[in-house]
Amino acid sequence: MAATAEKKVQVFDTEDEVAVSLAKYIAHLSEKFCKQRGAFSVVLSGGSLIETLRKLVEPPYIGSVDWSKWHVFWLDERVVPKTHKDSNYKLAYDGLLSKVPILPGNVYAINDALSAEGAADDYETRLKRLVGNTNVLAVSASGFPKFDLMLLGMGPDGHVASLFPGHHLLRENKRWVTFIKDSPKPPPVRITFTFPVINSSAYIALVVTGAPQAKAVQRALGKGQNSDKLPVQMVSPEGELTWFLDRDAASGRDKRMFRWVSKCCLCV
Ligand SMILES: O=C1O[C@H](COP(=O)(O)O)[C@@H](O)[C@H](O)[C@H]1O
Repeated sequence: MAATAEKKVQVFDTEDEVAVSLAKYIAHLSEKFCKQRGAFSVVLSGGSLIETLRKLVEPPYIGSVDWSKWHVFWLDERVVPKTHKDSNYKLAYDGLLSKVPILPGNVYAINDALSAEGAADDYETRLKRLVGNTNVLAVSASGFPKFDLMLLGMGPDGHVASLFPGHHLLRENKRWVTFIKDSPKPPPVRITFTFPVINSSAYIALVVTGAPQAKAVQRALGKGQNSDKLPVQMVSPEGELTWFLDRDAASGRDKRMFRWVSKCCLCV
């Protein structure tokens, strides 16, 4: 694993190997924070990430992770009922939450009975109640919530959460949670963390697999200077950022930058 001041990049031959390594990484951080603070705050994305979490619900992790100490949040959510096929909560429930003994009171889904504005305000208010006066959420020096781990996916256009290229929400620097009604990716109405919250995280895993993402990965990790940054290029946490890529997602990269070591390709 190669590390620079701001990020580590791991490239694996297949998505399955990404899933194996990601589960080990998450289990390690869970043990670290549960020992340190008696709680582990994890923020989920939707999309393809949930499928890549599948190894967490298999041995050894299904039995070794202290799920009772997990507190689960969402980076973004579509403003639809929690039972709707487009719901990130439903995706996580079906793929993870229904398979592990996380306490229902420690799962912080949005209030799906509210409007986009109301749901964003409600989520932000609930987060503010958890910061400082509990061991669930720390607070960063800038006053934003400091989650232990955020698990980010990335779309082919370089969007993360529901923060899309060229959108004015990329510049939101006061609110913790905001809303969008014109998402270029359906469904149009969503709520999302803002970049000050994303970048206050102690750890961020950026999990990107598949060839459609290769151009955005190349732009994000390449040496080129672009005036208009993609949202994924704005992910720059105070803590540690680790990219988990498969070969297809990294396929746009300069081959000389890779040296295959066993099954894990490292940037050198
Ligand atoms: O719409 C969304 O897209 C992103 C990326 O999804 P992916 O399937 O391309 O990985 C996802 O991270 C976000 O949570 C979701 O709302």
